Amino acid sequence: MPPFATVSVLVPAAGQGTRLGRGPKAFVRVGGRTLLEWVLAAFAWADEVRVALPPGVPPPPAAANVRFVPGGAERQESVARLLEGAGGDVVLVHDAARPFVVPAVVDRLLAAVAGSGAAVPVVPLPDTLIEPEEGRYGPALDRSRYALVQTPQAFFREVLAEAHQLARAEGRTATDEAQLVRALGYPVELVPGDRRMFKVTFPEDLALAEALARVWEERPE
Ligand SMILES: Nc1ccn([C@@H]2O[C@H](COP(=O)(O)OP(=O)(O)OP(=O)(O)O)[C@@H](O)[C@H]2O)c(=O)n1
Ligand SMILES: C[C@](O)(CO)[C@H](O)COP(=O)(O)O
Repeated sequence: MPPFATVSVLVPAAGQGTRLGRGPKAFVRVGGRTLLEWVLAAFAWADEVRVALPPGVPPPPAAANVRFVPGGAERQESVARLLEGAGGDVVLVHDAARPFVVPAVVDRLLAAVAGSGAAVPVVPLPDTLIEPEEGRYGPALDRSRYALVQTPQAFFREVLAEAHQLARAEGRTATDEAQLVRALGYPVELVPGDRRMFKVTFPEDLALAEALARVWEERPE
């Protein structure tokens, strides 16, 4: 990892995983580990890892660089709480719902954020993209104009803190941090992501995660 900065990792892990229907998502197990354990192992190198848990859930055992805070009702609020008291020149915000962190993507993000102050990974859309019309096939969009956004997302900590403060003051919400930083007028650089960093969202994603977990220890690249 680059010597230029201290790096904190903020992990929103307070979601209820309602679409999986198995209790708080961070504690769902794949490959013998919880999703949160996969993420903590991936960021063992970080100066500090801060995790937002569902309120009332006891913190699990974790390494000395890990701190737990009570999460909020929405993801954005969980990240805001993680930012309070966070250190680090650079912060990476990473969903607990994405257990597989590809080191080469983290390297790309840290290289990019050093120059730009904000960088996120994206992957192309593999399928035809349409706007359905009342359950029927609607107009197809030019998928080459779109990208899917992943985490980790990397920011200078002070930029992200300002973006969160402004969003709160203006009552704005967003589904990720990059939107809040962009709203400051700050350019957010894109780097190539990796489809293995998918978000475990639907029940069938668990089978994919189990399959990937079987090879991940031997070949994380
Ligand atoms: N109040 C919340 C809601 C979500 N998250 C986190 O934000 C990430 C993305 O959320 P998502 O994948 O939607 O998780 P859930 O909200 O748990 O899932 P669902 O939407 O199916 O309930 C997850 O790591 C989740 O733990 C959070 O920290 N605090
Ligand atoms: C942050 C995120 O994972 C980027 O794709 C996504 O926006 C989280 O969305 P969710 O609705 O909270 O799952």
